[in-house]
Amino acid sequence: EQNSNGGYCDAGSKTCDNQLEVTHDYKLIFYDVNPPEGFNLRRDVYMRFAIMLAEAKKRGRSDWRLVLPPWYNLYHWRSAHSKSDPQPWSEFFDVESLKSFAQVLELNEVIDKAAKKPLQIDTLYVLQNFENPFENGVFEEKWQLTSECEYEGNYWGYNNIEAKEIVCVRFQGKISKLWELIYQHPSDRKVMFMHAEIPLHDNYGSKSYWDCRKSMKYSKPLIKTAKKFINKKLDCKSEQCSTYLAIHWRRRDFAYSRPNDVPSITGTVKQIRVAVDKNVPDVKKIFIATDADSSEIKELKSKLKEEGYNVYLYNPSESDLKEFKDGGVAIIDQIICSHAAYFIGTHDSTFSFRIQEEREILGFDSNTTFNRFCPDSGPCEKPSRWKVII
Ligand SMILES: C[C@@H]1O[C@H](OP(=O)(O)OP(=O)(O)OC[C@H]2O[C@@H](n3cnc4c(=O)[nH]c(N)nc43)[C@H](O)[C@@H]2O)[C@@H](O)[C@H](O)[C@@H]1O
Repeated sequence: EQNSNGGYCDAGSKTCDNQLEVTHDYKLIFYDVNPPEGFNLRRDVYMRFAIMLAEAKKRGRSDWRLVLPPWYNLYHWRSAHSKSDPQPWSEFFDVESLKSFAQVLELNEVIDKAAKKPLQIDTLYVLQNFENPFENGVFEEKWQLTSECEYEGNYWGYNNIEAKEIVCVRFQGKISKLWELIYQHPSDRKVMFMHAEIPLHDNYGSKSYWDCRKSMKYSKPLIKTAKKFINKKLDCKSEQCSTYLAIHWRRRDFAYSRPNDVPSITGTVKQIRVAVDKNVPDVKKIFIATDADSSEIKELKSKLKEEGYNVYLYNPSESDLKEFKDGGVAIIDQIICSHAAYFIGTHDSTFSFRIQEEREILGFDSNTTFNRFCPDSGPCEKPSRWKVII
């Protein structure tokens, strides 16, 4: 029987035992990502699935919905506030806007965490890489069933989700190739992919890519808080600010595992000085987004101040941190970087990539966007320019 919620039971509803209706027309795709991966890589994985569904819909296959995997215990989230319950996408994104691009549902629209009746996934595909992706010297798109795989799924802390069948698959290639797997079991109505980071974009940087990316608007409270900071501290009321330069200074694992990609603190200051003098000579304000520890931040700040700059970081109040948690604070940092007159990011960081995309959407000159910190010495490859397609 259909309920008023488009076929789904409201969380907490008794009549449906807090479980989705079985009589509805939709089939569901769930997915999850390798646990150590961070927020911004996960955003990219979402886009691959959302585009896969949107493209299928264009070809008349509109019976599938994508279930958004909640944000749960991310490795980079260190504050106590982020160690709690799985967080829905609505805490970070405007989910109505996501829905305008692809047919997506939050997990809590599908099942309540406290529901007694379990939700059964028909087939759980545990993806893994081929041992040698370039067998015979070529990267061929392919998949192969295997008898073994490591399966570490915890379903985001939901004890009431289970899989009827687990299938281990070696996979390489574009995400649309997953349909081949899905249609191996034509009667399945709920499928799930673990290690969903393995399938690649069909067309990275295409028009669909950008349409999807544009639909990933941030949630209103995050935008409001970032805008307030930009307005009050950085003296800017417009979308494209001229008053500050922003950096994304990725440290921690990047600083120790990629010494050939990131500069020293002194090198960072020198590069900021050169960038300001050459591109935005009137700018006196520097905004820093970083995951660095407090001693590194202190040193960078004091060196920049010696150079005559005013330095700003978004340091959330205890109540902001409680409300936005680590994920929201990071997005506020990203929004602030997105509006800066000039941006310098960290090589190969997906956190920086998402800022660059946002700046493309906002219409900045690409020269102000695709800039990176270089190591103190040695080669420094220029960032790829992924320009927005309207
Ligand atoms: C080497 C790889 O790098 C990948 O990181 P990378 O692409 O930078 O970017 P992310 O995948 O987002 O992971 C980095 C995480 O660190 C925090 N973080 C990094 N920079 C900032 C910042 O400027 N401000 C704030 N507030 N938080 C920051 C934030 O939680 C972010 O999601 C990871 O996904 C992989 O797990 C792996 O570590």
